[in-house]
Order: sequence, then structure tokens, then C-alpha cells
Amino acid sequence: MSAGATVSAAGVTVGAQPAVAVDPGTLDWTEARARVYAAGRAAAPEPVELPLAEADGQTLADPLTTLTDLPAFPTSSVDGWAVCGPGPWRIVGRVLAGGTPPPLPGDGTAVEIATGAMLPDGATGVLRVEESSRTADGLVSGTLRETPEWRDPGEEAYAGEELLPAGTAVDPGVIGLAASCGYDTLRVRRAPRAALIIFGDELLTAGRPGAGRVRDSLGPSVPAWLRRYGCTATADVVGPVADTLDAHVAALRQALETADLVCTTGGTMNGPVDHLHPTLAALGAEYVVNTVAVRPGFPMLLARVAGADGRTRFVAGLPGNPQSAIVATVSLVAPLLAGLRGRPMPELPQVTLAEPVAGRGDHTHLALVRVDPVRGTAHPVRHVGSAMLRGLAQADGFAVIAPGTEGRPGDRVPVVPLPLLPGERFQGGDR
Ligand SMILES: Nc1nc2c(c(=O)[nH]1)N[C@H]1C(S)=C(S)[C@@H](COP(=O)(O)OP(=O)(O)OC[C@H]3O[C@@H](n4cnc5c(N)ncnc54)[C@H](O)[C@@H]3O)O[C@H]1N2
Ligand code: MOO
Repeated sequence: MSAGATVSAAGVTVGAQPAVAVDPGTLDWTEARARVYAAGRAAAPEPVELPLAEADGQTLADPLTTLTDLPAFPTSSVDGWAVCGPGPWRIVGRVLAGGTPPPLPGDGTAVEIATGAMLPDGATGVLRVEESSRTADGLVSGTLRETPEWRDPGEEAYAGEELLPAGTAVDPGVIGLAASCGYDTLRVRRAPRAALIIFGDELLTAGRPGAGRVRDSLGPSVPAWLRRYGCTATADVVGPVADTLDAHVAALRQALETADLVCTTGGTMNGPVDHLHPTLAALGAEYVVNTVAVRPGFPMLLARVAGADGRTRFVAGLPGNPQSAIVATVSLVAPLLAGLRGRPMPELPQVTLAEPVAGRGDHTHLALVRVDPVRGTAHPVRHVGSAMLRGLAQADGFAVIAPGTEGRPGDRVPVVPLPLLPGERFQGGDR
């Protein structure tokens, strides 16, 4: 089924295929990412206005421009004396930070001035207190430095100057800058609300795996990955949902009532109890991407559904094999969220392969690697089967081996990072 087509009532069209052949409806990995990003951009929710302290983690909806010159007035950068003309100087007053001083009355006068205080009109220099002395008759004397000891208005930015473009991620640095140039609130695009539905009633949610049953490893972990991409309201995980079409439709319909993005795990193929495609058909969903020429994770999909309020909701179908589900998260969910948040398409850093990495024929191969941040090298990790998470738990991201190529030592390749927080993998050195 081609991407963009409405799901037919017949449902699934993806069948078993040889390891390297690309199904005609299957999108190239790079094209799939571009397509989901564009779909997210087109559906980005309206901006909201938030107090500065609540804007952390959101995205600027407008360029950040200064509301005043920065600094807004001439400001002393030292404690000392603001002087007029050549010395020695007669002290005519004092100006502290926060005050608005009267002009200096003429040559040979000075006011005591504090760091951050407004320079009085008429000041021709500022003398540091530790480089000044007092004459017997109480005048101030000393030699002015050649470099100015004050900051001129507009030295950092002129009123109206654009400091950051729309689409910038709001972080503490941005919040501080916005405050310093006079903002009380920011218009931002909020991170979407996401929900997770687990399909597969063979899954155990507690205890040890065995006797044909495996632990649900995605229910406890995918929400945490989504939060690292900035999503909210991902604490509630629904499932494992019973392996019937009715139960799938009911679960997805309910999750779509509150979430902008519903991720599902499992059921993307056409096994006897894989119900995702028929469920999407029942909800009138439209595919943005339906299967991607990538290994692992090729059955991944993204579909959109019109909400009752007319706003678009998304369903990301993550394959059931646990590593494949995370491949789908970094491949499709990450660019979708960037689009929905009004951010630029995430750029993929380049790394140098330290060891060979096999290609996957006509498919892109996403290979788990540990990245040495000092040398910029990528080192394949072990235990990387699509059903395994051991390799992923030690990796920083996936090296991208393009279709029809092999990764050779020394090759420069893009890497799709896992959205790890600082300190979440040992930084530097051997692991
Ligand atoms: N005839 C074919 N069968 C399969 C093919 C194929 O090309 N032809 N592809 C395989 C690939 S590749 C993948 S990936 C999976 C995708 O299948 P589904 O998305 O339908 O996932 P399930 O069948 O529900 O589960 C697959 C596998 O993963 C385990 N699983 C599922 N959910 C979880 C979870 N939350 N935590 C841990 N493990 C989970 C499940 O028990 C299965 O072992 O299809 C292959 N089959
Ligand atoms: O595509 Mo499957 O995701 O190889 O395991």
C-alpha cells in the first residue's frame, strides 16, 4: 500500500519479503523521515503564551527580539567613581544600581558609583575604587584606564534585533536571555501529549519471563524515551490490550481522545493476531508512512487521524521486536515531534566508523554504536538482534549505513542519537 493512501477495509498489505528486497510501497528511510517531519509541521498546534519560568523545554513560536537596547542604559562595570573631565575630582554624590542619577555638573566632579549603576550624563570615565586615592582636601584622584569601565547601550544588542529564530528550543539559557531583554512571557509551541498502547497479550507486566511469555519491555521504557523528546503525559500506558480487533479499536479510539500522538507497539505485521492495520482502517486513518526500507524495524508506520475537534492526531506503529520499536522511535517519532513542535528537522551528526559494519542490501541499516565523543568515532556494540535490548542499553545511537553500501573503518557516516540526557552513558574512556 502506498504511503498517503487511506487504509482499505481489507487492512494489511505488507507480506513476508526476502531480507533485502524493498516492497514497492516501502519508503526509503531518508524520504520517510522527511515525510513525517512535513506531516508534523503541517499539523503543528497553535502557540500558547507561557510565563518564562514555565517555558523550559518548549519551542519559540516567534523570533526572540530584544524589547530594549542591551544594556538598556550606560552601565558602570566596576565599583568606583564616575568622573567628568580631568581630575582630581570633587565628590558630588553617589549612585547605586537601580538609581537614575542627575547629570554631573561639570569638569572636575565625580559621583561614587556601584557596579551595574547607571552612568550619569556628563561622565567621561569611571575610575576603579582600588585604583583611586583621596587628596588631603577630600578630592578623588587617580589614573583612568584606557579601556572603558562601562557598558554602552546596545553593546550586546539593539532594540528590535533578532537574537534567536522561531523554532529554537527553549532552555535555561534562552529563558535567561528573554528575561534580560524584557520578556515576561513567551509564545511557544508546546510539546505534544503522547500515549502508549501495548499490543500482545502474551506479554507479562511483572515477574520473570518463561513458559512462552516475555516481559513487556516497551511499556516501561518507551514513555521515558518520549519524555526525553519533550512529550508530556506519557505516564499512562494502556495494555497489554487483548488480541482482538474490537479491543484494539476501543483502546486506540480512547487514547486518541486526549493524546496528540499515540504510539503502539507490536501487531504491525500480518500474523494471526496482528490487528494494527485493520484498527487504523476502522478509525479512518490515513498512512503518512507505511513500512520503511530500514533494518531492523521495517514494519514501522505513521498514520494520521482527524480528531473530533478537527485537529490532526498521529498514530506511530512501532514494531513489536523491542529494538525495532526503538529504531522506529528514533526514525519516525523524533522527526514527527520536531515538526509538531515547530523545530527544524534534526540534523544527524557525522561520526567515523572505527570498525566494519555490514550493509543490508537495498535497506538502510541502523547499527547500534557507542560514540567516542572525544575522537568522534563510532564503535559497533554486540547483542544487537531486533529482539534484544542489551546492545541498545550500552549504545549512544545508530550509525546509518546507506542502502547498497557497507560501512568500512574510516568511513564518515551519520548517526541517529538516542535522546540520552547528560551523564546517562559513561562519557569518554572505555566502557
Ligand atoms: N512472516 C513474517 N513474519 C515476520 C516478519 C516478516 O517479514 N514476515 N518480520 C518480522 C519482523 S522484522 C518484525 S519487527 C516483527 C514485527 O511484528 P509485529 O510488529 O507484528 O510485532 P509482534 O508480532 O506483536 O511481536 C513481535 C515480537 O516482539 C515481541 N514483543 C512485542 N511487544 C513487545 C513488548 N512490548 N515487549 C517485549 N517484546 C515484545 C513479541 O513477543 C514477538 O516476539 O515481525 C516479524 N515477523
Ligand atoms: O524489522 Mo524487524 O524490526 O527486523 O525485527
